[in-house]
Amino acid sequence: TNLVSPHISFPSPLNSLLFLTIFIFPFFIIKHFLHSSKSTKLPPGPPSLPIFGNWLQVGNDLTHRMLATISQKYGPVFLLKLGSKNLVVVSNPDLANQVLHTQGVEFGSRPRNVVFDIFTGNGQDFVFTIYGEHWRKMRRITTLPFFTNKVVHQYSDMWENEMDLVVHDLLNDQRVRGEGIVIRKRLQLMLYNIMYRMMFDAKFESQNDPMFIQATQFNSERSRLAQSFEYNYGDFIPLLRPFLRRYLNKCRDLQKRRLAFFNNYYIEKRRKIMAENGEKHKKSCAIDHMIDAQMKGEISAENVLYIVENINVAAIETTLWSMEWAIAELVNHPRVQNKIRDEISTILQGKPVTESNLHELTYLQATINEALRLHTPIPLLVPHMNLEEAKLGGYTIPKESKVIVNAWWLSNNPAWWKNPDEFRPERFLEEENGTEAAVAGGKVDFRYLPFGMGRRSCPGIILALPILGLVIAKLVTNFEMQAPPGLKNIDTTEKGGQFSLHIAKHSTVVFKPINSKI
Ligand code: HEM
Repeated sequence: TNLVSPHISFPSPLNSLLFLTIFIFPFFIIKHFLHSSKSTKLPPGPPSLPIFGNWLQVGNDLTHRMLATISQKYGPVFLLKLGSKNLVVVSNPDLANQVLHTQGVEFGSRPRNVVFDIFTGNGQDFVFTIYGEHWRKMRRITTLPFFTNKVVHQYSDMWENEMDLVVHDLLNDQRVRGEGIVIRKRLQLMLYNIMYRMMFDAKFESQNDPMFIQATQFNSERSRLAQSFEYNYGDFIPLLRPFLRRYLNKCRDLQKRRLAFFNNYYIEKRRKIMAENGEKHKKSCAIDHMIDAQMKGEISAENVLYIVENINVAAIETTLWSMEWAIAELVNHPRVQNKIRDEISTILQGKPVTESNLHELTYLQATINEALRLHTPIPLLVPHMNLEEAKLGGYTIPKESKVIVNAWWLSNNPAWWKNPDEFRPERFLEEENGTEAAVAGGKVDFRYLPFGMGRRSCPGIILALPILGLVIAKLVTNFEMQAPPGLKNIDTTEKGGQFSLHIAKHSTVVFKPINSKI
């Protein structure tokens, strides 16, 4: 007999729904479990649903802390499915070495998404482009005018000059000794001036300079739109992408106005100056070198523009977050402030701190290292990606996976660090020998990677470390930094986006002058 009566006929949508539930859905589930049981190949990870993957479980909370918690369950390399995308997270020094160094070429690309495609002109930039000829060119072209010791020596007087202006402003502002000020704002102006003088030989007059207001607004809006968790649904589930149209239009509109701002007010100005001086033009700032490379046909006008775009994104806020963290910890640890002062007076015997004697100040350096360890400003580095299927820790990594190194967890895991929650610069001078691996003849501690490591590591480290050292030295030698009246400590609660880790409430700090000599 016929089991299905020919007389019963379902309306057609219901029919398809039934068909889906009875045949297709179980197929997905069986396929899924078969997939998971092959976990000898794919890295382990929480079981995932069709279409959504693990997204409903992990939500948008893909922070360094959440990923550290997952790694405690699934191990040093695990896989999350975020809709249609694979996210591979690496959480031990040995595998970090694999991704960043040993297999640095295989994992040397960057994933982008619908939003980053807009902000990078589909990878015409330097930071988010795939590993290849274009990236090599961008890295080579930017090295000479930005990332050499010569550049550091050439500009360190200018950096100091901008820092002395900060000290000067703090000394002349009565509020600073009483209720205190939100120090971020003044340091932001200082860092914009440092970077814009290096790039364009241009600077902003004050925090009220309309050009400064415009530049900071453009950059912070770009960071907000790029770092937001709001667009993840359309990124993870391509079917939902049409709903992102408004968001993406907003990104496009901002990027258009922002690039025009850099181009019209800064790059074009340099082009004009260079054209006026003809063949004999002198290269007085980094962008002059870029324009020169363009005139020789080595790079395009877009390349020049995207280098400016990238420096605005990569150089300023990162260094500013690091300063805010270091200052907050120094306020909360007056003992460390005193020790830096003692070191400076013992070692330098009254000579001023300059870029050329920073290397003698080992405790100051340890303090900067400790701030970057505890509050890793880019806690998951900039994501890496493998263009082709690859092997890692005995597992297969599907091609075009987003590969993240949890640098924050590497430097805050109690398995490798004594009391990692404690802010204690001494650890870098006393007990820490680390789990060092030999790299290019030297030793690298793969537990400590605030600037990454290897091919895609931060080229800006050569500028950021002396800038941080000098600014902290100047503040500590001129002021006792304290919490505002009535407070014992500064609130160091953290706030993170998809990329960054910064202090949730910008600190108000009291600066009590100590017989200033500048
Ligand atoms: C304290 C300040 C800074 C921190 C913590 C920092 C951190 C980082 C990190 C973690 C990466 C990615 C590494 C990786 O993917 O493995 C990176 C990349 C990069 N950083 Fe920095 N950075 C800082 C300052 C700067 C400065 C001052 C500049 C430029 C003047 C800069 C320019 C870049 C560039 C161009 C890249 C991309 C390199 C590439 O993809 O090849 N950074 N940075």
